[in-house]
Amino acid sequence: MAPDLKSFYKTVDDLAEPFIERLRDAVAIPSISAEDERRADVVRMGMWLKGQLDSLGAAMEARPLGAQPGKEHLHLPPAIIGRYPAKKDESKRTILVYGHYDVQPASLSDGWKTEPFKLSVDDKGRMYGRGSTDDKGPVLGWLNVIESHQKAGIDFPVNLLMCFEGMEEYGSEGLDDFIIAECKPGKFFADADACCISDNYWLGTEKPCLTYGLRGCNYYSIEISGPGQDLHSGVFGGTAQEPMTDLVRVMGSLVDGDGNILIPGIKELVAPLTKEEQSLYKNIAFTMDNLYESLGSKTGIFPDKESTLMGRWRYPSLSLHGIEGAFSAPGAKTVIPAKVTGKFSIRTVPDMEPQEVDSLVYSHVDKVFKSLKSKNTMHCNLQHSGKWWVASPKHWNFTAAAKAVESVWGVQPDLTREGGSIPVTLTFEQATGKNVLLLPMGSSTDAAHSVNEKLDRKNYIEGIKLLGAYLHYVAEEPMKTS
Ligand SMILES: C[C@H](N)C(=O)N[C@@H](Cc1c[nH]cn1)C(=O)O
Ligand SMILES: [Zn+2]
Ligand SMILES: [Zn+2]
Repeated sequence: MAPDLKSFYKTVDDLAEPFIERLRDAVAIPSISAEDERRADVVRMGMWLKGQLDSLGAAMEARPLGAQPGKEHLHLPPAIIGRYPAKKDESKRTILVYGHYDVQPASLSDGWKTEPFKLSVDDKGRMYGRGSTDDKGPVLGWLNVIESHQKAGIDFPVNLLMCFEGMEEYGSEGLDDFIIAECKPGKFFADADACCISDNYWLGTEKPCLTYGLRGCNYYSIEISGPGQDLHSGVFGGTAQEPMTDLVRVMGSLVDGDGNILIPGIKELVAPLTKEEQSLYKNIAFTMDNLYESLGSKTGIFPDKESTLMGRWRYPSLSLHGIEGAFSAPGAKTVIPAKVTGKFSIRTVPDMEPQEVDSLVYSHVDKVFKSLKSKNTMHCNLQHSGKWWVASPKHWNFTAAAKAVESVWGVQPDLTREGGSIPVTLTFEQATGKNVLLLPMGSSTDAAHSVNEKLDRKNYIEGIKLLGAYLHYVAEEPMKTS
């Protein structure tokens, strides 16, 4: 192993406690992008991140992204962008890294065992807290890499460009146009040679992976209203048409219990499975027990690994997320809600065009609602949309990352796709014209978006080494390859 890497790894181990404290400080800021009343916290989180990077000597900027579309009274949180070292070294490669500093909603009443915005480390080194794995741990990974180089007195191997956003969990509103503008000649991201995103997870708990594909996400709402206000079900039940009754019937028409999407035409948009692709699934280190461990149950749809991986990566899915306005508290309130809004999303895959999916959704929902012959009113809207992405892993960016995995974890990584979505991945690829790599830090049991989200101490500390080693191997890859 190169002496620089050896001393970098040792310094990361020596700084493990301060790095965990840095994560504790980040988790303590409830930067929930989906809750309007938390917008000030999202901005505070962005500015905290900028402050940390300022004090590490990076050249940072907080760029405003304007008003939030559809909620013009709210400002989008800033894009925190920067460069390290502050002055570009023309002899080195330039790597653009992206992450997000917003998180999903969380509250103790959802069933968390510990306070979601207080990092709680148990005796097995599991660090619980909202955003620990998605995506505050990986974002702080880059800061910790910088600090470890400084403390170890090692030359930083590349020019690092950074782009951290605060609306990823809400569809990355406002960021696409910003990235496209900043990738133009002479602008901030113009000189990137490749991109790296650490914002997804291993397939299991033991084997690291490099990821070259993501599903897209079209997120919809169906609003049904009728009565002028909520009603007493004893007085009005049986005499008023109820919005909730209509909504559950419309939502029930979207998908069946085995995950089959019931909207006509959706299946036909999916690229057929080729023999070559089919053969890839066999060799992936994944077992049904991995699935059951991360599900916390044995309620998977498929009996085998191949169908399960295909169901996650290469076929679309439709999930029902919730109903705004419905009675959901404990107890037995006898109310008829006057207006309810159902939320669902479709994870999209090659070759599904988001607009084609929209048309099929709208015409299906309209048809089903009309068939109810209800006097209520229905509106179906797209909340946000991000396209799927599949790239080639045959690139020096992936080769460098594979060497880093071998150096840190002592194994060759699996090449995987991911069922989740990171809407700006495709934007980075198209706007820079360069390769994008997904280099995950956390594992399959981290419960991102769920209750008791965590990041294992080992994944965090070794993950910092992984991100740093990746930059070192990037610097070693021959310059002549694209
Ligand atoms: C994979 C990434 N860490 C993530 O969680 N992405 C979100 C992004 C999102 C939110 N709405 C639509 N996309 C996800 O996959 O849900
Ligand atoms: Zn994320
Ligand atoms: Zn997320």
